Amino acid sequence: MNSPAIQTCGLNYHFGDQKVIENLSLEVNRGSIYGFLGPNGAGKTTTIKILLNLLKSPKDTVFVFGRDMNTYRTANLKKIGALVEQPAIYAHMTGKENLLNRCMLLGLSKNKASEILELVGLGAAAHKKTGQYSLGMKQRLGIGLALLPDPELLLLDEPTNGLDPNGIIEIRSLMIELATKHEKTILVSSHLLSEIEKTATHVGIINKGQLLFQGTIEDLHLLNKPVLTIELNNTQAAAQLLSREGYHIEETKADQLTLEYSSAEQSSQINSLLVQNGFNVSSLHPIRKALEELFLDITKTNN
Ligand SMILES: Nc1ncnc2c1ncn2[C@@H]1O[C@H](COP(=O)(O)OP(=O)(O)OP(=O)(O)O)[C@@H](O)[C@H]1O
Repeated sequence: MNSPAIQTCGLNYHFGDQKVIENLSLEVNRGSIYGFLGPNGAGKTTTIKILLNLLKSPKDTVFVFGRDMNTYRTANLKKIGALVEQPAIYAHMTGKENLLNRCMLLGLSKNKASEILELVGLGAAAHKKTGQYSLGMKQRLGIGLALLPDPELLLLDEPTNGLDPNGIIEIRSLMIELATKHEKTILVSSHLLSEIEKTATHVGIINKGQLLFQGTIEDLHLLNKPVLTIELNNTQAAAQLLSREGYHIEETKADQLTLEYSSAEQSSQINSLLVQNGFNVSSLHPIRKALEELFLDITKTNN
């Protein structure tokens, strides 16, 4: 049986009168790093809390490795490690003591603490009090705590929030190592595509609780079609002419037009058409939007 690590089927969730999750159907394949993206308040944390059964969902709407969360709650939760909001770390203890303490609570061998410290890159800081850890070190220790019982699935809610570029890179490489060498499936939320674009194999984009895109990073790149910007005079009249000729105008400014673009040949046809009709074309530039801009465009579609 190769059911997805996570599947939600038309999931809805309300806080009082406010509908925060609407008909959400996520599919997170085993072994993937799934970037769960959306602006602030989109519903990411709520979804993660539902996946952890911290918030209740109706029967047969949330499945973990093919098993319904309501029927198999305990078995499902054993397979999940999570870092949601601040990691629960004792500041007066060292990193190793924090892990040993958790090992004791979970009835795990003490050796596991040293193994995890190495895995999350905290071997050298094992005996330092965590009150003196940087934010990035605390996040890595939080991930380490989540990894102790060796879960198959990791849910990380904005683990790079507030980290400096180095801290972000460290979390990124840790996620890649966990997925590739340790066969973990990871769902990681973020409000910035750029933070997980290099790490994620798949992306789900939500806004206002609705899933607006789900697919591989390659699928997302395919959506990112280039556009042609043309600097010229009398843009309104030029836009009308090009529309009549079947071109799709995206934006008309006082001195610049932006339109869909498919080939260099097409750009010279457009240039000839404009020049033949008396427009003064000063430049034509094909440009591809940054992926982050595409993400913003997608989230605008249900605003
Ligand atoms: N306990 C709660 N009671 C009432 N409303 C809530 C509660 N928790 C979240 N919400 C609302 O639900 C919506 C989704 O919030 P959620 O925290 O899931 O978003 P998010 O995508 O994780 O955003 P952020 O990146 O800001 O954490 C928001 O409108 C939020 O105000």
